[in-house]
Amino acid sequence: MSGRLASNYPAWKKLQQLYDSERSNLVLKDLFAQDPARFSKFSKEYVSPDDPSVTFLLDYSKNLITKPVLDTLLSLVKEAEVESYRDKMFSGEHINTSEDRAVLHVALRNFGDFKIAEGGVDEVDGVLEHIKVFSEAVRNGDHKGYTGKTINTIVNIGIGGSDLGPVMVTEALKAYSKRDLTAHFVSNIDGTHIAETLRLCDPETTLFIIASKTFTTQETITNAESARDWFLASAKDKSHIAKHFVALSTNTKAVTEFGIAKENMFAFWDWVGGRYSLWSAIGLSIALVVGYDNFEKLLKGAHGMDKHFKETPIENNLPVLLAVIGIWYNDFYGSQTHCLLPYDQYLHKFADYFQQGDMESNGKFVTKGGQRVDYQTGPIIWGAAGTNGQHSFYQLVHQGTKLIPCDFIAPCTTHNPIAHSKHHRILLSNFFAQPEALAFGKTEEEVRKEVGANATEALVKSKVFEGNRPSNSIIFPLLTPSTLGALIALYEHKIFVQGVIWGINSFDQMGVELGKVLAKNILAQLGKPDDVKGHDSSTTGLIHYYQKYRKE
Ligand SMILES: O=P(O)(O)OC[C@H]1O[C@H](O)[C@H](O)[C@@H](O)[C@@H]1O
Repeated sequence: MSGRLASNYPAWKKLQQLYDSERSNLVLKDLFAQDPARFSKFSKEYVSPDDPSVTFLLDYSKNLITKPVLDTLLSLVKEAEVESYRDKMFSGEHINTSEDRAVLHVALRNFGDFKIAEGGVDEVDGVLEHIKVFSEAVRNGDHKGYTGKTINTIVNIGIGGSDLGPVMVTEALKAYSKRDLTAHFVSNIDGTHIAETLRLCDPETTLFIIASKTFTTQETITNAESARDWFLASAKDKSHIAKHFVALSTNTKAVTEFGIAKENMFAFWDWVGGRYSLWSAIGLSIALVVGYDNFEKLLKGAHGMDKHFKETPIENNLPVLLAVIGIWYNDFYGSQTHCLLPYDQYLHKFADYFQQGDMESNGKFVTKGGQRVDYQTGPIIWGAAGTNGQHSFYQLVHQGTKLIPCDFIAPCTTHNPIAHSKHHRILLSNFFAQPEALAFGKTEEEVRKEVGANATEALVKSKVFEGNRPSNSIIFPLLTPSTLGALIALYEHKIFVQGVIWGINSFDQMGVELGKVLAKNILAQLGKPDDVKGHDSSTTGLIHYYQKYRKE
């Protein structure tokens, strides 16, 4: 976020030299054989500074690194002044320069530790109290619907960060959820999404949570209006809206204009980025589903990671280590993607969540100073919950032509120890086996022994695993709210460190604007073919085809 070109740092040039000269020696099989202590040197246990029960092990030994490589990557961190930019973030400096905003998701989970002088920070506790009181009233049945019935369904209407965070966390913490409260999440403007959801709802017992930082997002406002129409078709009287609609937003004016009373609005501030907002009022659906105490544990777990990130020297700093290892592949090995592979069904939305978290933050081609970068910035993030991916895309990860760094993530203990944890042991055997297979592969010689002398050469070659495919492994005792908080914050800060090194602004999202503007223009032209003006022939042709075949 320095705004300088990363490629001008001396360490960057040294990394290029190291890559050119050492690449052929960076062979995991050899590196492990040469150094029996490799695992202990390249793994670290995280223990929350606030709570020793919040812990995980990060094993980064199966990466194509040596100490000189890692030391040089850490020099890059120093040269890019990551520590100074980190401190600027924590103190509330306006590091989101294009929007002149502070970046303070850490203030949402601070519990008084960091002193931050920015307007709104002193209101965080009040909003948390509002979340607590309201979520408890809904959960214990005190908050009733307009006919006096208890609320048993919530529908969060939001998109992007106002959807993905609550979806990911409520899924991840399902083991802690109130089972008689059903949560739905509507995001897509496609009417199918709200229509299919409303089919599952009863207006007398449903609470709508309209989650939008700006309260101007077309998808969310359109879905919210349709939900309000659907509700009023039964409730008739607009005064009933107060019991069934709440808003999570920074925009009081638009919220009240929509018809939601000020006291039913949960506020937050412009220094909360959309993709960093689950810790704010946007987390109301999380508090409703898992209870306020668990929501607070999530925040505290993240706060522990914030302290670790802020106070730990870079060589032991886990977000920094993940960040620089990622840069090694992204910028020197030419990896285009990074794969997140949680071996925990509860984390099945983790990769979706960090698609926005990472790609909207670091998918930028100009530095903060406006220069075009001459290197790669943010990777494409993708992934799926194990073991499903093994039966679909792992083929390419193991034997394809691309280098795909992977993060494997798993809990030691499951919340669902069915069949005496047989499922979990099988799951974890795969969690251990896949990184091993990726790293060490299977040689031609080993294949020959297996297939016998009669096998064709082609068959032998097709069964070879080259290996040397890197991964991190993260393993923790149990997926608890606080451990989840720490894990999310780990990746958030990784993204921050990478953004600073690349010199980009990780906290704006100008790249989502152009399409919105064009869609608005096109929406006004959809009526008849003669209205379709000012486009290229392809866009015009597509719209004309639609106009020919559409039915109202
Ligand atoms: O919360 P809202 O203001 O409705 O914004 C929802 C989403 O809108 C845009 O697409 C932004 O790029 C996202 O970062 C944001 O999360």
